[in-house]
Amino acid sequence: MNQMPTVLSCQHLCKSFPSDRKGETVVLADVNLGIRQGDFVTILGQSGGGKSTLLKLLGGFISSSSGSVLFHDQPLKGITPKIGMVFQEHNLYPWMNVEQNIGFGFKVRGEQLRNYRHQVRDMIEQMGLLHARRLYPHQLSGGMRQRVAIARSLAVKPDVLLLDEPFSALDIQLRRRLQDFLLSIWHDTATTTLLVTHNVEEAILLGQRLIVVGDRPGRIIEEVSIAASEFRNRYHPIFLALQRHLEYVLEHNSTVGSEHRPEQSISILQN
Ligand SMILES: Nc1ncnc2c1ncn2[C@@H]1O[C@H](COP(=O)(O)OP(=O)(O)OP(=O)(O)O)[C@@H](O)[C@H]1O
Repeated sequence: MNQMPTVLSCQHLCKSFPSDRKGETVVLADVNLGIRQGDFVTILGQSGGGKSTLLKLLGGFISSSSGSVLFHDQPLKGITPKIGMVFQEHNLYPWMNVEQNIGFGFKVRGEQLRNYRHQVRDMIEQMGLLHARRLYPHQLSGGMRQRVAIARSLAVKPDVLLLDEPFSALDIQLRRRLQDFLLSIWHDTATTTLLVTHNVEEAILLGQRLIVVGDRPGRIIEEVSIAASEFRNRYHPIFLALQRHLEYVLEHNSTVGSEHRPEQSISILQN
């Protein structure tokens, strides 16, 4: 159990958007969540369920209809370089090469080029992009672009890294390589990380805590601790049991009635 301080949290968070007939669509209703320092939390939900909206609220990109977001126990008033965000689409600057895009993260911190040049190089090396450092975004593959986007966010040394389905546009092999890559970065930097995905396997493989957001309206319907090593092996019976359980929860938008609770599998395995 992580006893570190809570870095980012939300209380009774609600978000509505105007709908067609002068009404409102409630996208998120009463979401309560606390992310502790060093956590890797995955948020799993159906497409359109409000995951991106939740991430944008936690990153200060949009404001809530009611409820609060606290960053280091203070109300979050907007975006800050201390919270990095990687979007579904890479969002790199097309007129900057790899080096310049990553360097931009340092620039945001107000550092002089001569101070951060070697740090940019270290980061590029860590990302396995040394050979591509002078290339522009349109000259990179999808996986390389996402690695640059992650590097640019990490360069700022954020307290929290938010990732919105960063690998959803990639094929399965590349997705798996980048999942491993993200885990190794997390092990090396201990950056508090929150990743949203609609992919059950990805949510189990990456997180230490997995939170399921139900839809209509978006709210937390299940939370599972998945720190055990069994959850890093996609062929392990406990992994597969949890996968079935979560598929049930997503499909029924409820945890009630699921016969595949992972705790049952774990106790079966231990007996
Ligand atoms: N700015 C907006 N104005 C109106 N409705 C919005 C806005 N942003 C999001 N929505 C609506 O909120 C709902 C949730 O959207 P959101 O993008 O948060 O879902 P999601 O779970 O991230 O989906 P996906 O996995 O497909 O990206 C959708 O019905 C969407 O149409």
